[in-house]
Amino acid sequence: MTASILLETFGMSRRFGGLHAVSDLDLKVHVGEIVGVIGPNGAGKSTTFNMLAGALPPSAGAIHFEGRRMDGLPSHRVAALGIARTFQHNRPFAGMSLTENVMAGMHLHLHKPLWREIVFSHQAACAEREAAVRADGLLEFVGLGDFKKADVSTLSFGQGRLLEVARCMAAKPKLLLLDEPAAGLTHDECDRLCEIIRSVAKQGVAVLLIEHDMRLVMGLTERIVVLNFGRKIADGTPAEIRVDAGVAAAYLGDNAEGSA
Ligand SMILES: Nc1ncnc2c1ncn2[C@@H]1O[C@H](COP(=O)(O)OP(=O)(O)OP(=O)(O)O)[C@@H](O)[C@H]1O
Repeated sequence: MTASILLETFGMSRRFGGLHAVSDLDLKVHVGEIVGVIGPNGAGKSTTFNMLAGALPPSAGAIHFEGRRMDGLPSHRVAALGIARTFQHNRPFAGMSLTENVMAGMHLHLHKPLWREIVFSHQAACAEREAAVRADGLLEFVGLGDFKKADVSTLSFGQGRLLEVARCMAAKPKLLLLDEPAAGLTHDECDRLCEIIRSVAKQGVAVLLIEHDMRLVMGLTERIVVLNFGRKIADGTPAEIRVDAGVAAAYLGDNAEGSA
């Protein structure tokens, strides 16, 4: 791997009372890399994401982004650094069109002090028009170009997932955190999502995804990190993870073929 390190954690840990949800996690994500995070239920995947997104401070350890320490920053500051996330459940802004939903994801880049908005209202109007054009471009990119002016409530669940990705991309992230992006998608929607993720990575955006669908994880990612009881038990290529005895043992009792 020649790409430079974008995100790195050092001994990142999170306790909830006496429970060690994540212990001593060293994680690396390189620029433009697609990395999967898998593990049985309760392994610490969501807690890991919450720490990386600034939603939860680590109890111990450090998180570096582009070589600078960022643990302890609130989520809006983490987002401003270039980390965007989707959630397990779609969270569209109701009563708004798809274009407006994607524009809402640009607020980090559009935000200016109020006095500037008033004094430079012409500039603000131009910026808003440009934002709408870019939002529509992102909707085309995820295959929702035909629904730009539709109300979000008319979307299917799968289309809503794609809208979430477009909204994240609106913030021009360097790292995209996707929490179970394929959950609830049809086979075709899943394939479309994989294409979009690959093309996001080709633009230099790193993607870290939690996913229970093994077919998707094995086919899409370049590297997989496996957690069990809050600890990293494996870190390797899909081919390496597939034959790792420790990983197979962790999944014993689960249906390792179909779901994690
Ligand atoms: N806010 C919290 N308070 C107390 N315990 C928590 C909290 N959040 C998570 N946990 C516990 O931490 C452990 C790790 O949970 P986490 O949700 O990170 O696992 P996960 O791998 O994402 O699981 P799943 O695949 O089921 O979503 C679990 O034992 C969980 O019950």
